[in-house]
Amino acid sequence: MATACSSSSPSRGGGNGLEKLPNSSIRVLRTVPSLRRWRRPHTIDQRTVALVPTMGALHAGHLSLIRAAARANHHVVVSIYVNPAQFGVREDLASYPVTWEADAAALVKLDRELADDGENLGRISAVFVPGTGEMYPAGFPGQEVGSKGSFVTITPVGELLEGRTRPTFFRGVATVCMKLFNIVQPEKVYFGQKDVQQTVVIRSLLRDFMLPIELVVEPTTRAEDGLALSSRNVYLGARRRAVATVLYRALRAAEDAYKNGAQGRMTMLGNANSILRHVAHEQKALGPDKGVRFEVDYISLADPDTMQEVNVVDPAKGAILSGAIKMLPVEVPVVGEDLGHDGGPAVRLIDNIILHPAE
Ligand SMILES: Nc1ncnc2c1ncn2[C@@H]1O[C@H](COP(=O)(O)OP(=O)(O)OP(=O)(O)O)[C@@H](O)[C@H]1O
Ligand SMILES: CC(C)(CO)[C@@H](O)C(=O)[O-]
Ligand code: BAL
Repeated sequence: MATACSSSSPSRGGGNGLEKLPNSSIRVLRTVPSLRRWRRPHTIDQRTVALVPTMGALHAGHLSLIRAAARANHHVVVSIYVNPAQFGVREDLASYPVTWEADAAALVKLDRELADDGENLGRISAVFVPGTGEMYPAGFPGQEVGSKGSFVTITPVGELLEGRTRPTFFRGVATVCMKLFNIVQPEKVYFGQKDVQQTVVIRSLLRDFMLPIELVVEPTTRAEDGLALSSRNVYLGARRRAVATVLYRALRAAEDAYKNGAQGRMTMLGNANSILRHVAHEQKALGPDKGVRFEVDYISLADPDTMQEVNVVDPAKGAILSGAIKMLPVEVPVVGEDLGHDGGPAVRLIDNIILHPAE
């Protein structure tokens, strides 16, 4: 698992498709033609191919998606591409953690485990690491809301919640995923529950553009204290990391209300908001050299198919509790304090819990 950040990136090989990760049979494919050449025989042999799209900085959450993909498919392709189109102009594209060496080592280690475990249908066959010239052959269209180019937009779901704060985010995600799906032509794609709205966007994309691909959503992998693993957690530093579970605790309080029979938004979200308020108050009382500040972006109770807000949970459908908070930079660092990757900028954390339909 990647823990450190470095600015290293996959070295540019010849792109002939013959390169492999050291001491493994995992091919490193950097171009669309090399991926297509690798893919062709598997169609003829009727071997299934799964795709796990990532932006690298791999952690145990990513590895759980790859494990699930290897269990049920002959070949797993992992893509690693930090897609600029899904970052807003003021977002963290420049500092996004890039940990190619650690990612490569994690893939090789996992592939060995998969080989030793007789329960798997397949293994990691290839890692696709395209550059932006490869992914945007007409030239990168830009990160601005008004950028012109060939985009896939999925609305209204892509405009809600995450999309409200990050107006180009789901356009970037849907566009790059459409490209990846067309390049790899997987039978199945694996995504994490952690980015729940992203899974709703991808489900719509597959349905609305008639792509013959099955979406598999794997549960959120969490640290022992409940924090959802996320590549961006490296920005937190120790002080903010200790408080970062507040979002999950708030969502759990709302879930507890549901489990105890509540179905209304006011009760559930009221419980979540009172945890957030209480922790914010506690942190403020600690003072600027010990406390942590965060802003609540949203706490939502939404329909699982559309992500539209609901007032009452339909017991036949269930609902999604989700939220986003922005952990603000440490106000007064103490001497020698570990502030996190890139000096500990503001970090947006998201999380969610599924409220399953009543049985
Ligand atoms: N904790 C997790 N558990 C399960 N899946 C996860 C987890 N974190 C990320 N994923 C999934 O891995 C895939 C690739 O995600 P990505 O590379 O953006 O990692 P990330 O940790 O979500 O990064 P970021 O911090 O930028 O949001 C997505 O489908 C995402 O939902
Ligand atoms: C799906 C994805 C790889 C597209 O860039 C990204 O949004 C992510 O990592 O969740
Ligand atoms: N995991 C979603 C990628 C992003 O936030 O940009």
